[in-house]
Amino acid sequence: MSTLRGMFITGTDTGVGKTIVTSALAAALRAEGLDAGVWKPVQSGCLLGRGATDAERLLQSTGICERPEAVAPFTFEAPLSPMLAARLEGVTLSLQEIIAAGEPLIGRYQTLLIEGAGGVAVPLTEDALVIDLISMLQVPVLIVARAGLGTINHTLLTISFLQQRGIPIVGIIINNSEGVDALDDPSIATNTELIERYSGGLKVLGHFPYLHDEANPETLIHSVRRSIQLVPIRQALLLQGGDDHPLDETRT
Ligand SMILES: Nc1ncnc2c1ncn2[C@@H]1O[C@H](COP(=O)(O)OP(=O)(O)OP(=O)(O)O)[C@@H](O)[C@H]1O
Ligand SMILES: C[C@H](N)[C@H](N)CCCCCC(=O)O
Ligand SMILES: [Mg+2]
Repeated sequence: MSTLRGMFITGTDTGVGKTIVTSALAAALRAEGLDAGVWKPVQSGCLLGRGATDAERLLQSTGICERPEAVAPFTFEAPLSPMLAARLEGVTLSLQEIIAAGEPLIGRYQTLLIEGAGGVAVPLTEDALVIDLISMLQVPVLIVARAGLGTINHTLLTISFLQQRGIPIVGIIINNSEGVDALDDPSIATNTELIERYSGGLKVLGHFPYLHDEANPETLIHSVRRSIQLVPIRQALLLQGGDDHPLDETRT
């Protein structure tokens, strides 16, 4: 039985750039010698085999040598929450089987970057949200947020929900997924300061830039080095886990 060390990358919404940020962090950490793997427990809205699923994007841009089916054991076609997309294919997911399917990855890497689906309150199974999976995995969370107007509200609500459940938050990364600047959207100049102030001490660990070539590992690594504080992320990835990890009790 292996011990899970890792971090859950959630977003304030679907489409905020969790996959590009997860890819970039994994590529940068691996370039520093950390044996970091990637795991997308459930993906929806895509078909394997065309290079466009999150698992395929994570592998292409990090150079990690895995099959996409190993990185994302559950893929459903409908662009809906994982619970509904699975139901449309006659599948009823459970948290236990989602975690069991990730066991080989947990055993193969020193630490895992785990990408969620949408945000924390997205239905994952008939009776569980993404936040319930995070809770069961007992890993800290990194929040990816949009850069522009509306991000303060979405980010503070995400933080509040995680804190209600006692889930540790490593920090926030603001991703410029739409390539906007302060001239297009004046909120960009003050969003970081306001998120930090009203979240009571949490830190924005960086502003990930808009990229024209998100699949190029060198571009991703360079962007992380220029724009993200990696030290707290690396510390959080390495400082957890142990023989008494609560997940061990759920695994036989
Ligand atoms: N920094 C960026 N530079 C360029 N394009 C970006 C950036 N961030 C996000 N995008 C683009 O925005 C779209 C949504 O991003 P992405 O798929 O990474 O979101 P997500 O949060 O992973 O969504 P999901 O909930 O489906 O996993 C993608 O087409 C992606 O290429
Ligand atoms: C299909 C999409 N890309 C994600 N995989 C799933 C997003 C579900 C969002 C549900 C919601 O918040 O309303
Ligand atoms: Mg994604």
